[in-house]
Amino acid sequence: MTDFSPREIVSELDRHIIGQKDAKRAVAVALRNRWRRQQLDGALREEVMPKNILMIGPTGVGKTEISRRLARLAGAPFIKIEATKFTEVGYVGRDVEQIVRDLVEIGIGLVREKKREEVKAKAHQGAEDRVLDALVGKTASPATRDSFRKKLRSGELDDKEIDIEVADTGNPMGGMEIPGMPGANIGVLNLSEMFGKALNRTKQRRTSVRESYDFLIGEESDKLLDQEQLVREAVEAVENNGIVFLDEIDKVANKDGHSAGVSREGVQRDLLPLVEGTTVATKHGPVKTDHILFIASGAFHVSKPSDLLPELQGRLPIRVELRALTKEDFRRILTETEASLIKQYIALMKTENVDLEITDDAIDAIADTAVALNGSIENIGARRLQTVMERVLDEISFEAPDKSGESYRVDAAYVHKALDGIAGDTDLSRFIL
Ligand SMILES: Nc1ncnc2c1ncn2[C@@H]1O[C@H](COP(=O)(O)OP(=O)(O)OP(=O)(O)O)[C@@H](O)[C@H]1O
Repeated sequence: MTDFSPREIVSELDRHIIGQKDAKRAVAVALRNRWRRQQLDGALREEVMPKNILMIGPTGVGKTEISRRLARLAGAPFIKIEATKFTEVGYVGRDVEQIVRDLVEIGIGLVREKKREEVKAKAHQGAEDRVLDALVGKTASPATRDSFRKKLRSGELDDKEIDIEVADTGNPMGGMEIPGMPGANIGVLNLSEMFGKALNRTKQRRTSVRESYDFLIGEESDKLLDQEQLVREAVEAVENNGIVFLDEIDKVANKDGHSAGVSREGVQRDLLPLVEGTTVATKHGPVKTDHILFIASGAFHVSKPSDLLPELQGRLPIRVELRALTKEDFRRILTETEASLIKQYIALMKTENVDLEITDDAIDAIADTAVALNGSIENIGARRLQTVMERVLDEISFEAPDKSGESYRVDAAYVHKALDGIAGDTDLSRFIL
């Protein structure tokens, strides 16, 4: 949970996302409201429901990115799911609850990561002892152990192969479905974890000293963590801070549309209890969805928000529009965002000891091409920049290892040379760009 003010949240989001001010403001307020709710006491706190958000805008303009960054900022469990997934053949109503079960697993992962960090030093010590056991045996004299410990720490033994006993979490019974409960083998009971831990099964694993540390530190920290406490905290994090991003909500909006599977309205009816607040049974116990923040999103080209079930409309009271991106936005996305594609490519080439310079007019040309392609083929928003950049830098990426110590300058002429043959040919660009 972060205590950033809405203004601070927006400015954090500004580091990664260009424009889309309204959407940033809306999510910033939603996040701040959660903090406000936490400051309230018992009874009133339970009454304050999140104001869920409906993001309306074409594909690839930052809807998911804003939500994901917000979740990261808040350290909140986050899941993205396509509403249309539930119209597919083979899905039954209850399956929407799987969203919450998955979110709990994500929450557990987050909390575990955080707690592992807290016990890292101790876990490292435990891992080192186990590597030493594997190297010199448990019965070696303290002097021998010490001398190996020194070598180990200096990195001399990094490439040595050792056999390590690790917990075996493979499922001894294979993937067994429970009849009448689709998905129950993974969703409700995790047999492999149950058996692996309960029977303390272990297996030998051969690995290098260097690689062994990763999973040994993981295992050692898990030993130091109180699993029950961890799960409790994760469930709490999901209930109070969880964010569910429901994409393509517009595609389940019109009423008469029956696909081969579940009807669209059926999906809305299934989703409704989750959004309104219900209790979902998970293998970690019941989880209340009342305070989970739902961000629904869609282009609404064909249907309109008013085509959604009235109850669902009521549960998505905050509407924000995200606008299509312009050439200037593309330029800024390429240059101003914190981990922009340009910065990424330059850094990647640096690992090959190759200096990459991308001039301003090259960036202009890339942005121009991206806009043109979005207009002529299909508008995929900022995602177009990825395919275009990849194409422009294709040759350099391939050659870089042979050009250590050299430098490349990508200017507008270079961009045109790389793209013009393809971008001018609509059929060809459909496949390549
Ligand atoms: N305004 C923006 N600023 C910076 N990057 C952006 C922006 N819009 C999109 N991007 C980048 O484009 C990619 C796709 O964006 P995103 O996943 O947010 O699309 P979306 O709007 O959620 O579309 P969809 O509904 O299809 O999922 C991401 O890699 C994201 O970083």
